[in-house]
Amino acid sequence: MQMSQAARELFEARFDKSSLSSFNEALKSGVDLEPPKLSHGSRRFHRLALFSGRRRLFFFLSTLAQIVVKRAFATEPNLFSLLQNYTRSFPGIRARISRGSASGPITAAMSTMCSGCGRRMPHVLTVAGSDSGAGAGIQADIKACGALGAYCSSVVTAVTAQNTVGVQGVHPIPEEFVEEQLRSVLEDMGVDVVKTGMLPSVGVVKVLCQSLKKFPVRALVVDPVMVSTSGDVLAESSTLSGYRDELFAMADIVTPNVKEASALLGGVPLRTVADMYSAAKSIHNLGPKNVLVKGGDLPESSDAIDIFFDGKKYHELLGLRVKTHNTHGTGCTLASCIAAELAKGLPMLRAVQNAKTFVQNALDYSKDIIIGNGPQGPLDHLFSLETHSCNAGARSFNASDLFLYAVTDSTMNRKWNRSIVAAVKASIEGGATIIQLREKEAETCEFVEAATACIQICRSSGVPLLINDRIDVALACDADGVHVGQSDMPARIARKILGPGKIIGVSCKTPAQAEQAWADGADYIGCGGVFPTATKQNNTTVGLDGLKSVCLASKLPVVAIGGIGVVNARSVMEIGVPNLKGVAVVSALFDRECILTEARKLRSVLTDSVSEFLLR
Ligand SMILES: Cc1ncc(COP(=O)(O)OP(=O)(O)O)c(N)n1
Ligand SMILES: Cc1nc(C(=O)O)sc1CCOP(=O)(O)O
Repeated sequence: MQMSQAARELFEARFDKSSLSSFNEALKSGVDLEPPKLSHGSRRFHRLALFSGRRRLFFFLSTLAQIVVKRAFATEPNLFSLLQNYTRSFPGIRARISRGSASGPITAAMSTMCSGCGRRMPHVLTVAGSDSGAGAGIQADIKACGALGAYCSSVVTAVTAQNTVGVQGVHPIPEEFVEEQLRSVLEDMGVDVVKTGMLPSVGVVKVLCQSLKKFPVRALVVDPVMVSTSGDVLAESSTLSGYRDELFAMADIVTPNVKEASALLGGVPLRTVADMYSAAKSIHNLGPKNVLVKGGDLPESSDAIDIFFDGKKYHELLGLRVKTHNTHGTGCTLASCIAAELAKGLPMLRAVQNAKTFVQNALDYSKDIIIGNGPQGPLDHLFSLETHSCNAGARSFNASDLFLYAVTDSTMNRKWNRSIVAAVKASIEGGATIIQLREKEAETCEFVEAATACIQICRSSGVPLLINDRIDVALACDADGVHVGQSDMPARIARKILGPGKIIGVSCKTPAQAEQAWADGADYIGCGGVFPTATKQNNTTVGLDGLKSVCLASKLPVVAIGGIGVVNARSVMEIGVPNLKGVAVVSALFDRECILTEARKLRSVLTDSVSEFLLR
């Protein structure tokens, strides 16, 4: 192997912290390298072994490790980034092998085994154009990812002069400099998912494909941006061939709107939902694993219908159409949200559904904001900071806690001769994820006493405990929150009394009530009765359809309630709306001989139905 004198000096020296960074530098500048020497690292490793009393085993392992690492470096020049990408797939495993942060491959490899050494953030890299108006492009991507809890790095492919009126100018970044940015981020920063937006030329598409081959990531989300919402062209027509010939084959999902889908398919008109189905199939034939054809621009559609196709099954994803002019950047935002959810580890369909929910909520929240004088304003991606600013510093409510919601009933406990405390204990042991004390007949003093005892059990199991209706009891026992009905204390006032740190749930039977609950600062809604129930007198049944329409309208997570048990819980979860997070039950647990057994059965039905849904 040929090697420059400088490079030889670098790598024949000890293989320590500085040499590792220099090694990366040399890799970057394309120097042809010999496999690095591992003497320092291995000596240190042997010293460790002396203290362990298992010297021979360690000696053997370290020698073996040297051989393996030497070979690997000899055959794979991008080992650092590959190792980074590989280890990233496993939560809790962290490989600090970025430049200047490790003292050699053995210590680096050892540190990959060190769980809990630090906190990794899900990381999306957006490769897109800058929008000076910040409604779309890189700026939208960064805000959307941030709102969903992902770190977002950026490779700028073009700088646009743009506002709410349109695009006044485009300044493409030279391909070599796009490549340099890609290398800087991909080589060092532990990217999970790459999301693409404006790729102004076929040359940039090629550079991206080459970089992704060198530095593989977990997923690639391609938003095939061709024309801005204002109708301005953002990519050369030759970019289409770059997408079709190379990039799509590497993509985990491609997210065209109907105009882009039409352009990708040589101009076939897309006018109906049936056209979207066949476009999804044709685009899938171009190579991506999944396709989402977005129907927002379809003429005369009252709902926002998107078609998701995974190569086997189609899913019609419904959303309510929000009446607003502030739609600039929704495509970028949706694709970035999908990328963020994938980076967090969600499966594809779930990531798409969550992304749709986010965009719908952002559109709804931003429908009246005024930024700029043009026909298409931006979204406020960070709306959740504002809507929950009254909740700043609050105990963060985790919507997944709604999965198996056990609601107690004093009459049933009396019937089975059990204390509230015993009932709560058994339901938690069986897998309940949140408890509500619904003690309609209890005396206040008795209720506070029982609630105080239950709080201790719940805290020690990490299960939140809420009180039905009685804000005074919740305050007295420092419960985690309350659940209120439509005729109880309004959630807005409950929030004022309880402050930002408590969970508030509200019963809702209609989309309007769900909207009000959100505006009042609630954390979740309970929707029912899904089926007829004997537990609550004169309760109106909304059915699965009613539940679905409330879920679609709700910006809050939803738990279904009313007549739900082991036999029908699956049918509830299978309505397949992403913000339906679980079921709340009373008699299916508490009007049974063994609460623990029933809770286990129900939990397993829920787990099965959710995992089957996700696998579909
Ligand atoms: C999770 C959940 N959802 C709905 C209800 C019903 O509450 P409410 O309307 O206040 O009726 P009562 O429980 O007071 O009869 C609930 N308790 N929990
Ligand atoms: C408390 C309650 N609220 C309902 C609503 O529709 O809001 S239905 C209901 C009773 C649910 O009990 P079971 O699980 O035994 O059917």
